[in-house]
Amino acid sequence: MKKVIRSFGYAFKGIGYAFKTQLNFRIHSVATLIAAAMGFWLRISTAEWLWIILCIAIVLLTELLNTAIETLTDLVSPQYNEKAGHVKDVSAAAVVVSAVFALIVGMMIFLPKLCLLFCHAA
Ligand SMILES: Nc1ncnc2c1ncn2[C@@H]1O[C@H](COP(=O)(O)OP(=O)(O)OP(=O)(O)O)[C@@H](O)[C@H]1O
Repeated sequence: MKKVIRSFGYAFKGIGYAFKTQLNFRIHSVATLIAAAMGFWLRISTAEWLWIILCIAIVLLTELLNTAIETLTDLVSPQYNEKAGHVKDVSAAAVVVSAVFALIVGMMIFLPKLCLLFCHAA
């Protein structure tokens, strides 16, 4: 049991490291809070919550993996190396793909509800 608790500690240390060192991770954390707040505010359905939670998980996961890959690349190739550059570029591309996916899903869920709300108010 102690080992499991220690593993969680390491995982939280990793999240802390990503949060401290990566501006993008902080931006995506704020976006997560905004999406969750909008979900409660606009009373989205259970199915919609599942999509939003999936998006949050995918974006934060890719951001964490990107941080790990970047850190490892800096460790094994501190000098300029074309392949190291490709590794970082591909890893960054994975984050962009997940963020675009999340943006599209977020727009499909929130935009019609926001439109309905503000069209009614106007
Ligand atoms: N060792 C290297 N060799 C070749 N190209 C590199 C190397 N390190 C970085 N690059 C290039 O510079 C780009 C930016 O690298 P950098 O490590 O600054 O990534 P970043 O996404 O800006 O990281 P951070 O979020 O930590 O600022 C990479 O995507 C890659 O194209």
